[in-house]
Amino acid sequence: MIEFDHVSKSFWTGQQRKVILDRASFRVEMGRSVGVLAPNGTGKTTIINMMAGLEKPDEGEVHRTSRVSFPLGFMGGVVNRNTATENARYIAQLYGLDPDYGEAFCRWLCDIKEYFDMPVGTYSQGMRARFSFSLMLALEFDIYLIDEGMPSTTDAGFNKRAGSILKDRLRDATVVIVSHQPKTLERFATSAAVLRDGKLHQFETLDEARRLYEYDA
Ligand SMILES: Nc1ncnc2c1ncn2[C@@H]1O[C@H](COP(=O)(O)OP(=O)(O)OP(=O)(O)O)[C@@H](O)[C@H]1O
Repeated sequence: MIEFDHVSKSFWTGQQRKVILDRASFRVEMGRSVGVLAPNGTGKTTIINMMAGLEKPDEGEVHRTSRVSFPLGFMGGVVNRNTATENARYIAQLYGLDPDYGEAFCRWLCDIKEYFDMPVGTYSQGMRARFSFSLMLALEFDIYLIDEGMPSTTDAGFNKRAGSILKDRLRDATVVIVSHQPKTLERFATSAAVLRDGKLHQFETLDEARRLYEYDA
């Protein structure tokens, strides 16, 4: 479970205070995947980063009682001058996973051929996206955090493989996915929330959330 207990978060831009959350309380229950709808630039990444523990609230508390992933696409733990092989093995070890398995899984899933043994700094954006998604799926989490849907890869084969592994994983795990588009949430979310005026309004269904979101828009 992830629980936001009266969480406030804002940024000072030098001219104004940009409020993301204002004493917001919100809960992600195990087995109930949530889609969060919010327009661009209003705080989707900040909220996902707070769920992951990468950013701290100004006030209030974020409680985690499950294994929560890093956000999909997060490359913070990846060293650019090292190869995907070295990165995959190192990160697998950090998470207590067999490095042979971690390497083999990522090599198979991202399918970037000889580039897997070249420094990550030489990768295209799509290759980086595929590698970071593979890393996330190699590790076992209770809750997976996804910012704006699937990675922006043009590789249809990868999207299909990764999408079906994630779907399979969700039989036991939960996903939190944030997007500005209701369509992006359809595949994975069973409930939804809308970020509005610094609060996260929770709904039983995506349709209910969509009504509030589209009314605002
Ligand atoms: N460290 C920071 N300092 C100042 N402002 C910040 C900081 N981090 C984020 N912001 C601002 O807070 C707002 C929300 O940022 P965030 O990246 O969470 O939004 P988002 O909804 O994910 O955006 P996008 O849809 O464009 O990816 C933006 O206006 C952003 O410029």
